[in-house]
Amino acid sequence: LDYTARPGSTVSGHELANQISQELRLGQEVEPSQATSAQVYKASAAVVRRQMVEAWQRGQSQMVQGHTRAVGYLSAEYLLGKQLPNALLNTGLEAPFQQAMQELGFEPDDIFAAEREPGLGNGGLGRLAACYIDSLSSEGVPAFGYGIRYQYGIFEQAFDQEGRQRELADTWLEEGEPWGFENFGRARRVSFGGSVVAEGDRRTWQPDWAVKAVPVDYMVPGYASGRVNTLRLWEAKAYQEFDLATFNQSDYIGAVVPKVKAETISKVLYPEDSTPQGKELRLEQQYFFVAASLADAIATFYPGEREPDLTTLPSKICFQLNDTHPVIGIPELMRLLMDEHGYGWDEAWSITTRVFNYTCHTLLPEALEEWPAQLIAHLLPRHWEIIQEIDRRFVADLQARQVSDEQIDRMRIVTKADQPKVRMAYLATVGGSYVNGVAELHSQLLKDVTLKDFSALFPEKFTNVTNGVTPRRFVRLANPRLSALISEGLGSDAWLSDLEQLKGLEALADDPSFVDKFIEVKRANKADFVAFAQRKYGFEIDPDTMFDSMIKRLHEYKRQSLKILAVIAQYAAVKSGQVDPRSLVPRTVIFGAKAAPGYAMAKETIQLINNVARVVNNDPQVAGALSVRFPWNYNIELAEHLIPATELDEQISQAGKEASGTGNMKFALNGSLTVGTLDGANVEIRSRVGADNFFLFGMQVEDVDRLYSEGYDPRAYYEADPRLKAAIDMVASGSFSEGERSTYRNLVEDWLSKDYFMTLADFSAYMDIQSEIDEAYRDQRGWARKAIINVANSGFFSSDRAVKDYLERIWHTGPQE
Ligand SMILES: CCc1ccc([C@H](C)CC(=O)N[C@@H]2O[C@H](CO)[C@@H](O)[C@H](O)[C@H]2O)cc1
Repeated sequence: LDYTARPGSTVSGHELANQISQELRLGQEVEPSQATSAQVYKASAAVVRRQMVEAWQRGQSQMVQGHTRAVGYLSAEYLLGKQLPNALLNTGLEAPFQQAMQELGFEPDDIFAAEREPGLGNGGLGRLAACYIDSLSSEGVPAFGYGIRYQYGIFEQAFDQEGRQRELADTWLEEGEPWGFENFGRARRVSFGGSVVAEGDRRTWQPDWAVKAVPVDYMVPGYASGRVNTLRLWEAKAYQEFDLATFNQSDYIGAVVPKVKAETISKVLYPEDSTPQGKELRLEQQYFFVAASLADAIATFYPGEREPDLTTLPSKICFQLNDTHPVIGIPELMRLLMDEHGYGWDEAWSITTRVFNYTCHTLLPEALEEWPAQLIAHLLPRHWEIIQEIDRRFVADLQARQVSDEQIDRMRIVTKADQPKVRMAYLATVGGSYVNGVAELHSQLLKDVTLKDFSALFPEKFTNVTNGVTPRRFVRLANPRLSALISEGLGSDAWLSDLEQLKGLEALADDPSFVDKFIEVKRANKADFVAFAQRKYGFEIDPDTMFDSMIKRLHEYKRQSLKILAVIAQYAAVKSGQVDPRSLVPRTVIFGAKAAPGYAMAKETIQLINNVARVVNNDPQVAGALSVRFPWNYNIELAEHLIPATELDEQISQAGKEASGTGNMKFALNGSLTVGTLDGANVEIRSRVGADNFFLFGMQVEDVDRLYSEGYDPRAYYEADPRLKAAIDMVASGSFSEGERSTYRNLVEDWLSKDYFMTLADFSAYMDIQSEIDEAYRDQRGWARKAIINVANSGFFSSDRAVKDYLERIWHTGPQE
């Protein structure tokens, strides 16, 4: 990688100050001395962007002229986080920017604070996409990220008086944003509806409405690679913006209906991250960005060609389908190849299956999208025809392989039912080259359970690529103190592009002065978080407590309920006098979690956590020993502040439910110890950091399966463990709802009757491991040693490594030659 080509490496602080001043004067007509932080932020972003243009254009032309297969990452979500700090780091402009701000008399943190976080994603899947485009650029790979520029991202979460979640629109664009460039010249027409007519032996789609897809381009600078790729996010616009005739008939609303209708497609992100709502608008969103992206890619690699030879397409680009959300792309490419470029079925199919690959990010059956065939037929009649033909040929192939009718019915892409459904995960598996899970256990369960029939017949398609996270944002930027200590310990900062070099820290785990410095780093990070939490949430957090964090989307399989029941049990033990609060290891339990607006049980859990916090934090009997904090509106910024300060990370999902997790990786890399089950990537984290440096508890997948098959009676566990009984009785009795016994009735009833994710069955083991954790924490140097070993052995969880796995196993390409 050519490090010297860092776009910003030649600009001085003084030069940068001049450019920013110019931008303020000419771009925003304000004198630097009069400028607000928001104005300086915008000017800085514009200047940094300009620094990247040359490398960007070089990368674009190399990609088109070169012979290196590019990667197209198709994702309905990108959880990008704030852009300015990352752009400064990757372009080598951090120090010049600090100097420039000093020269202009501004506090860099005030400028960073002015940026609105682009929340164009829900959780793990969206953040992973953001980490992967950072690593693709950092590894010098020619790539496009394709997605949707939602006008409103993930909702802003607020808590009302009762501690209930309230959702507010995410107005991240209300003052515009400086990073996206509306590239009108590359707008695409995306059609919907209508019908299909036969013209000779050809099928022609005659849609009855269309929208304009306008690409908003974001530069994606690599870290010290000199490569700048494109994140192309599509926004929907009307062809006929304003109907003057209707307006003149004083039907003012009617005049803008076409505009509103069209723009609705990219208006807002669907806030679900597990259960698809199956809404038509969601399918419109999926087809909208995928159709625009495929047309754009063909135009990019065959510029101006009327009859492009698309048999070469697989050598030019391959597309990664980020879960089932972009899978409509498979029939769309078939349509483009056959109907618009005249290829026959077989040739079109051969091209299509060599272009697409599918990553599955879940194990929850309900999260696998199944679109009603009627809906697809209505919105995309030609695609419905093609899907039926794909399925017909697939079934014929299975019959030719002597597969039983019963198994064929299980494998059909289109279900045999009076209301047939299109199983998008099956379409992705049949219509692409590779299928991968996101952690070894997940990929194994995909082969053994979720896609069992397919892996039996097409074993060569199935592989694994364990998730990763970018060390630039989640170590270097989030935790500069630890980064400096690591570079000191390793003698260089090369680890930032080669994270497995962290292994070199293992020896320092027994070096008392290094351990001292490590403890000091964590202590200072905790102090920072205390100040941040006071400033942003008004929380008074005691830094001399163990910071015990659980930050992730609220979902029953992630078992935030297990954590809060353990807190309540601890509290009950003190209230009943069984436990002397002074004997406890002082703890601050910190939650961060948004619930999908329609997910009632998740929202009731949020209300319970907030009210347990209210009661516990105001009870002098446990003051200093136990407190619960639930900062609202958990987002990337909160994660970046809390992860470096955390000492214990909660990864307590029911075994076999969390596909991978990526928060677990971020915490381990920042020197937290993990308490967790053998689920998702926890398995690989534990095997790399060592069993002594990981707090394992709970049932494993096979135990869970056995309990399901034997019949699970949660009440038996309630009866068997008095700690659990006390905790649930406290909830049921109204202790956290001012005596109102009905407030958490749904939760309590579910725990004692269903408890599908077996929170009660794992409760005792969880309580026991928490006592072990308390003991371990009393030995601060021992704890720090374990934490250092976690950091040293977590280099594998870099998204650079994950991207290299995809390059080797699935994309079969590499850095731009
Ligand atoms: C259609 C509704 C919907 C929306 C999003 C999703 C995502 C697949 C949910 C998600 O974010 N999954 C998470 O993906 C991470 C990245 O691979 C994993 O680390 C998490 O374990 C997984 O829950 C499913 C269903």
